Formats: sequence, C-alpha cells, structure tokens
Amino acid sequence: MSEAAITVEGLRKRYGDVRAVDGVSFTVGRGEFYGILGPNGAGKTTTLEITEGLRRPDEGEVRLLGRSPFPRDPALLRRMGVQLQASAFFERLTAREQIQTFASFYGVPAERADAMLERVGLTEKAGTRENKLSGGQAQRLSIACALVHDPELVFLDEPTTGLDPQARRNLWDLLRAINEEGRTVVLTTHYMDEAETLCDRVAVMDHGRVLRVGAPADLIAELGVRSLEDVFLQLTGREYRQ
Ligand SMILES: Nc1ncnc2c1ncn2[C@@H]1O[C@H](COP(=O)(O)OP(=O)(O)OP(=O)(O)O)[C@@H](O)[C@H]1O
Repeated sequence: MSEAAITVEGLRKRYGDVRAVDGVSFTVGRGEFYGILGPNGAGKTTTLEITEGLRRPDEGEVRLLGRSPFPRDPALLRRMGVQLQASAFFERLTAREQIQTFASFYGVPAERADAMLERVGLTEKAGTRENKLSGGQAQRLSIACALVHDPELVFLDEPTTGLDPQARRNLWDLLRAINEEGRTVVLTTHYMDEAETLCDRVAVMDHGRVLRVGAPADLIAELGVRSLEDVFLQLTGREYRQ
C-alpha cells in the first residue's frame, strides 16, 4: 500500500460522563472503501466528525493525505468531500441552486454542477426545492454536493438510513462507482449488509472503541461464524440491534 490516505491515532472524546470515543486508531489506504460499523451510540459519528476535522478530539491525532484537518486547512478542504445531512441544505433553494452554491465555493463551473446532478439522476428534479425531494433524492443531492469539486477523499455518515430497499440499492451502485474511480471512501453505517456489500474493510465499533478491523469475509472466517452479525455477537457477547 502506498502512503495511507487516513491515519487516526488514539482518539478520545468525552461528553460529560460519556466516553463517546475511547481510544480509536485506524488506517485507511488510498482508494480503499472503508466502513465504520456499529450500533446506535457506538461513537461512529463522533469518530467520523473528528476525522473530517469538524470536531476537535480531547486526545489523539488525525492525518488526511499527510496533513492535519484541524484547524481548517484550505488546501486539504479542496481534496475532501463531506456529505452533509439533508437538513444542512440551504433553505428554499432548488436542487440545482444547492449544488451550484456548493460549486461556487470551490470555483467549480456551473456545467460541472449540472453534470453531477445528471450523474446522480436528479436532472429532472433540478428545479425542485430541497424540502420537496424524497429521502433518496435528498441523499443523492447531498452526495452530489460533496463530490462537485472532484475530491479524492469522500466521507459519508449513514448515507442510506431511512431509504427503502430499492433506493438503498441505487445508492450502493453510486457509492461503488465513486470508489471505482479511485476515490477513497469512508462511511459509517449500522447496516451489516451495507458494510458487507460495499466495504473493503470495516472497523467494528462498540462503546467508543474499535473491537476489530478487517475485510468482512476475513472477519467472518477468522471467528468461524456465518455473518457480520455473528461477528458482533462473538465480539460483544450480545445480539446486534440495528
Ligand atoms: N454533542 C454531544 N453531546 C453529548 N453527548 C453526545 C454528543 N454527541 C454524541 N454524544 C454521545 O456520544 C455517544 C456516541 O455518539 P455518536 O453519535 O458518535 O454515535 P453513533 O455510533 O454515530 O450513533 P448513531 O448511529 O445513533 O448516530 C452517544 O452516547 C451519544 O449520546
């Protein structure tokens, strides 16, 4: 593996008495599709937000493409895309106005923004206001906004939560294609099937810690079980609840 895309070392973050992230370390290779998998409250979002440079850890260090994401580094921001939740859209703007606004932040031409809308299958919805998009359409728009400046690193927080099975599958195809173009992708998910289908490797998290890292098939084989759900059961002694 060439120089890692991401290295995370010894992250800790407390909220009062809650140890949201309790000594997390991992490395993501360039071009890898990496999953942070765990049940609600495991610390996935906090880990991701610290990795993105959106949140400051109490302890620990992050390097993205060899640079520190905190405090903000404009040169690095151009090379990374963060999928914001649909609730972070600008109010009352259409799909096209949203993505063109993001494009303008990076000096990206409007044609490229339109091409991204096409890429995620939203050309017909270009004139629709954000609050009139379906859940799947809003997720695709937020991914398009994160990709408009052609980043090398892409971060997605629970991108398919709340979608119906068909919309989830469509989004999986899109995420796979993004990765196959050579981008490094990191996503959090609490869906075992999503991690198993998409990720080259997953970090299984629980109670603020990484319990195990590996390719889904390797984890299943190492522990001599039948599924990632069984991996979780084996590692924690309790059933996985999505
Ligand atoms: N801003 C905050 N203030 C206080 N506690 C927080 C805050 N953010 C997260 N926590 C707590 O830290 C723990 C980890 O939360 P986090 O959102 O990182 O987990 P998660 O794995 O992403 O869960 P989910 O899948 O439910 O989003 C939880 O116990 C949560 O309640």
